[in-house]
Amino acid sequence: MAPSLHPLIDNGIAPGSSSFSGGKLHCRCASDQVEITLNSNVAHNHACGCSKCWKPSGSLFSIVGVVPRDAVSVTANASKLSIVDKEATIQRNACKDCGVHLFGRIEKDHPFKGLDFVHVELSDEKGWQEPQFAGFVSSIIEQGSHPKEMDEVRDKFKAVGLQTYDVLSPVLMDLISTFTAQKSGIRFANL
Ligand SMILES: N[C@@H](CCC(=O)N[C@@H](CS)C(=O)NCC(=O)O)C(=O)O
Ligand SMILES: [Zn+2]
Ligand SMILES: [Zn+2]
Repeated sequence: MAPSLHPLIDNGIAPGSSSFSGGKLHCRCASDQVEITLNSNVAHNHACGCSKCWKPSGSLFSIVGVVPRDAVSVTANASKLSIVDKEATIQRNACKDCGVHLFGRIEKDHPFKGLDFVHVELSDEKGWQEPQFAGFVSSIIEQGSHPKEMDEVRDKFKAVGLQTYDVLSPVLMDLISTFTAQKSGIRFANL
């Protein structure tokens, strides 16, 4: 059987709702779940093949999107949260008991500072923005996918309408480079 990319991708993508304005995420503990309340839909939702983003077991990709950090609050069992890697750019707050990542936050100077990274599959609500692209695709090789499987993986994303990139989408790469240029003193008119 072909490996699962992700349950939200494998059988085609269900569109989100433009009027949807947020909901709750829960970890996967049987009781005393960590609860996160999001007062916003996600943006730039995408499949990520990197080794650091949380993914459900059996899936090759994570689905991760961003929300303004002001729209994120921990509304139950905050004491179960722990940062996976304090040195990483994205400080991923995981449940100590079930291992699910509830939100990832950037504290250092970075183009995406102010945005938290979240996994909408941890919500029961419907309407979250659907995945827009697949990033860090080649990174799945670092976790054991065979290089010869990569055409099949990229073809599957294309079949459900998603472009694949080996880092991020052009829009996000441009944002990162614009930030870097501005830090080095370049000024752009009419951004
Ligand atoms: N090939 C590496 C890529 C890791 C990576 O750069 N991940 C991206 C996408 S989530 C990132 O922005 N990481 C920042 C971080 O993890 O803090 C891996 O798979 O571990
Ligand atoms: Zn948990
Ligand atoms: Zn990632």
